[in-house]
Amino acid sequence: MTNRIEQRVASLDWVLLHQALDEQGYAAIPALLREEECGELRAMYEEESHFRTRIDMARYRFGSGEYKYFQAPLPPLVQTLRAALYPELAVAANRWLQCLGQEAMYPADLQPFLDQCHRQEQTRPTPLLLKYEAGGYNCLHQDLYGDIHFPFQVVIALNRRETDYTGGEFLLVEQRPRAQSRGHAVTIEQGGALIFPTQRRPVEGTRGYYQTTLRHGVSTVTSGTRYSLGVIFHDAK
Ligand SMILES: O=C(O)CCC(=O)C(=O)O
Ligand SMILES: [Fe+2]
Repeated sequence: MTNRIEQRVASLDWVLLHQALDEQGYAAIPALLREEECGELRAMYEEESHFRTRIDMARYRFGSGEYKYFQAPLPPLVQTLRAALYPELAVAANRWLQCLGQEAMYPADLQPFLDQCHRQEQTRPTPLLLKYEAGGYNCLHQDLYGDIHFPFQVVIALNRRETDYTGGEFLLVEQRPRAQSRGHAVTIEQGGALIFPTQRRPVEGTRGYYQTTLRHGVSTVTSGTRYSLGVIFHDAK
């Protein structure tokens, strides 16, 4: 089953996805996970043995809801997704560096990148499951856990919008230099994924590229329970 995830990722229209990333900073992948895989991940939420840390978001004023970071070794489904999505995103990450006149620095595969994280004492896995009940939300934030951060991350919706929950749109706010911020509200269907920038992105201006700063969050869940999987590629200190 996990092998088929690799095939699914490989057979995506990456030309189109790269174009969306370059033009708008984010890209949607509809139906990446099957219904039963989403169910499997939701069920994991209740099994404490999968996780290293549980965060009550209200306690830190991060929002309202909770999330749990997986512990190593990651469940095969999560590990496979993280490793399968990384290589194309590393191509985009290196291209973005080159837009800014910087050298490509992201290794072609996930493991050498994680080795770099581990040498900088970023050794704790960062993929996480999030759960929001009615009234839950996630304040705008960035997920940086040390000096090394991969420029993209991916979120996957694990249950059905409008059926299992209402509200709870994914939010992306882009702060442009010396200008007002622009917000994007993105709805993700169950099993769908969204690739978005962790911290910044290059935008082509009239005199070359400039960078915008991005933060993401989730709007209030107005009813039901919303589950999601966050795939962050850099490990944490
Ligand atoms: O629940 C979501 O859609 C957003 C989760 C999030 O903040 C993340 O994946 O980093
Ligand atoms: Fe996040």
